[in-house]
Amino acid sequence: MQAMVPTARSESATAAGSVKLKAEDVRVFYGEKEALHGVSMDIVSNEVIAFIGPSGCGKSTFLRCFNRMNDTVASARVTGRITLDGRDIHDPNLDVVLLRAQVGMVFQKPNPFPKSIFENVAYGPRLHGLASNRSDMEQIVESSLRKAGLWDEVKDRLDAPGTGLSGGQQQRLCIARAIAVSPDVILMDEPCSALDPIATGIIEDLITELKRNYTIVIVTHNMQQAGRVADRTAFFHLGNLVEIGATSQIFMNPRERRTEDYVTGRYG
Ligand SMILES: Nc1ncnc2c1ncn2[C@@H]1O[C@H](COP(=O)(O)OP(=O)(O)OP(=O)(O)O)[C@@H](O)[C@H]1O
Repeated sequence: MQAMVPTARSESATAAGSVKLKAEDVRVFYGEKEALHGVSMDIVSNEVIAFIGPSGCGKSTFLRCFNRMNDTVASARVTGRITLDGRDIHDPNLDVVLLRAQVGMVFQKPNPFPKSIFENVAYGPRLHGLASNRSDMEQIVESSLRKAGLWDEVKDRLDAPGTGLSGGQQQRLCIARAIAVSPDVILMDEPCSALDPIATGIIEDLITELKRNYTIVIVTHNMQQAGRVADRTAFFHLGNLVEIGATSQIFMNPRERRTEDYVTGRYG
């Protein structure tokens, strides 16, 4: 059980929840260039938090810190401290494959494997040895697809290729794939930007449903989307975290001039 810690600079209703992720003075460098300038924040269990800000402000760079995806970028270097349930994710004894199961990720463009729908979902549980037999695996696949709101649409064609689904269905398949390894946190990097409004609405409803069981961090360019799905919103500008607070406060009563200019469409 985590300590009850108030969230920095936030007066949101979620401020007293237990801290799931904690970032302290996180900086990211690409080569010599510092892209993220010392960001600190707490992310609370079972909240949906949105990162917004103009292109290039560092939203995705910061998101990728939470499951060490920046390790895969040769020029990137991360400093500062990030903890998940109090544990330093840069601890050399930590297994990064397990970290990425616990902190799953959904990308901008749906990226199912070139395999069947079933195999897309079964891949992670198999890698992590989560199913001891075929029937266990079938249960994991079904329950993950149900949680991702896709089961009814695909239950009769589990052997069909995942890449044959519509874009919105593919994105839900990717969410099912993340869910299948029992994550605590799901990171979403503009998950709807390649989708039409109907598919976007389905994913947004799903995000609201999923927060009962997961902590969700979403990068979005779409301020209406942040307004619809996020309990809290963090506004970034030029590699700085400018302001974080309840989504309604950020949009209706921002404290910082730069936030106000952005949410009122004066730049971005
Ligand atoms: N792999 C990389 N190599 C070098 N610089 C990078 C790399 N990825 C991002 N950057 C730079 O880091 C800064 C932050 O980029 P990032 O993609 O995190 O911003 P963002 O707010 O997510 O932008 P967008 O909304 O356009 O996706 C930008 O100046 C970008 O050019």
